[in-house]
Amino acid sequence: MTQISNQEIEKTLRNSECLISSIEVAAAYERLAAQLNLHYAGLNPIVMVVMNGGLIPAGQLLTHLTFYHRMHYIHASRYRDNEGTNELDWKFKPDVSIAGEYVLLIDDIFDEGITLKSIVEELSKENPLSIESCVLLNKEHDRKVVDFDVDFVGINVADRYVYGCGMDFHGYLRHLPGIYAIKEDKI
Ligand SMILES: O=P(O)(O)OC[C@H]1O[C@H](OP(=O)(O)OP(=O)(O)O)[C@H](O)[C@@H]1O
Ligand code: HPA
Repeated sequence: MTQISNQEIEKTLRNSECLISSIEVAAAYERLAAQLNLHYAGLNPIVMVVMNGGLIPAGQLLTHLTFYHRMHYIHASRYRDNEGTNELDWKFKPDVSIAGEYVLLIDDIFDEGITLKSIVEELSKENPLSIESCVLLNKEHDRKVVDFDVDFVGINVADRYVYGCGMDFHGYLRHLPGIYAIKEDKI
């Protein structure tokens, strides 16, 4: 992961606009958690964080969950340095058995859907009782994978490269509590 100077990052921020405020994001976490609390009540699932992007949405969501769950993570990456490839790079496969378990994946964004579809296909081979996925953002466009959809969505977002809330700009800015994009006239 290449370092970018603080000045460059500050320039990026000056050229950015907020698409979804931290207040809207916080409300989306609460709505999502309410849906998950109904759906998983009593089911005692494994919550599987999709690293890296899922870290912040999961951290925020988990504090609102009322059902008992165990937490684990999976690390599979499709994009490197913001350039998409169609191959998933498996960095860490879960080392716990998910056979006979309810599994909930948490990620930051459902973009083309390649990442979550591949993860669900791979984990399904281990015969979980169910495997469902939850994202903070769904990007609206018609380039989605076929025969797969995400189960729980916080907010729909425009078809732009976005960052904040777990999503990175060249490895940075995942920590921003709102959702940002470079202004169209600065790209
Ligand atoms: O729906 P898709 O088109 O597959 O894109 C979404 C995936 O891309 C991002 O991960 P990335 O591979 O960039 O790794 P990261 O989580 O480390 O940022 C994001 O966190 C999702 O996992
Ligand atoms: O818009 C995005 N931003 C950050 N990471 C991503 N991974 C897929 N789409 C995006």
